[in-house]
Amino acid sequence: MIAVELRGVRKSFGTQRVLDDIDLSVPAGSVFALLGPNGAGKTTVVNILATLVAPDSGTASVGGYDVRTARDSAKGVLSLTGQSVAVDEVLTGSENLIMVSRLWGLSRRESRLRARALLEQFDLADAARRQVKTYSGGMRRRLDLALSLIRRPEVLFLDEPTTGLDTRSRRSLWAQIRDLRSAGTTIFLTTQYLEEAEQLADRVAVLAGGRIVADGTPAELKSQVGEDVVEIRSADDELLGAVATDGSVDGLHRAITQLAEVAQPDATVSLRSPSLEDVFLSLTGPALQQKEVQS
Ligand SMILES: Nc1ncnc2c1ncn2[C@@H]1O[C@H](COP(=O)(O)OP(=O)(O)OP(=O)(O)O)[C@@H](O)[C@H]1O
Repeated sequence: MIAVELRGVRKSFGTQRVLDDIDLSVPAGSVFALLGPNGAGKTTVVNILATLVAPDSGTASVGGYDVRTARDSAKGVLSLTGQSVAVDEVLTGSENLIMVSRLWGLSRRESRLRARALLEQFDLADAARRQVKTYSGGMRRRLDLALSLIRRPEVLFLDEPTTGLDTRSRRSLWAQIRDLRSAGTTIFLTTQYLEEAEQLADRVAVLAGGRIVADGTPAELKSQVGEDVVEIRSADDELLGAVATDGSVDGLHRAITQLAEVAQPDATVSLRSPSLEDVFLSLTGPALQQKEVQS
């Protein structure tokens, strides 16, 4: 069964075309990651699917419901975690969860039980009675996710769920996402972190220039880049450049000749398997490659 589908979706803001003929489909029960550089249109895709923004043309559906012609049914099966969820800073974590549960029609008692269970699940029990304004970024993100799970959605949209989080909070959120998937929720996330996509996603699509420029499992995408990657690093381990190669002697020779242009006196060369990052850089253009070479 297909949980999320876009067919021929186009969207412009004024004269700026943001999405140009987007096709995507996500099987139920899987984790899908949409990758793209800043401003690629990832949030716009999520907003269209979450029924917040109408496409100019094409169709979009969630849980089999067309987001335009069956908007209420689509809204009934999805949840969106991100900036759009209003967390009341003055209320405690517990009060926020109870308030939203009441809004969804749960009884007072059910709301309290649901809030307690979610606070436990998201490692917020100790902070349950603190005002949200005292929460760290990671705690807010977890509360935000808990709020979007009050109803146990069929499809959960996570727009850059771990941006700005430290490694520990990020890993804890990844664990929660895996648990949700195991419980049967379809997860559609956007991310700028390739490791996140690699860790979580069954399928990945790369959005660039308003189009889907690659779509497949992380392994399929990596195999497009080549067998191996030769990289060159400075004495203090700064990446100076990387080139994909087929692993042949000739290929390696060519790669090293190319890398010699950015070599420094103490630089070292090594051979490694391709990462999703290599795929991303090879697809999203020279500006990013240049940035990577410099970073
Ligand atoms: N409501 C709007 N009105 C005008 N332009 C918009 C609107 N929403 C988005 N845009 C523009 O559309 C483009 C894509 O934005 P979007 O937020 O979808 O990208 P993104 O891939 O999510 O980027 P980021 O990773 O930076 O959040 C940007 O150039 C943005 O300025």
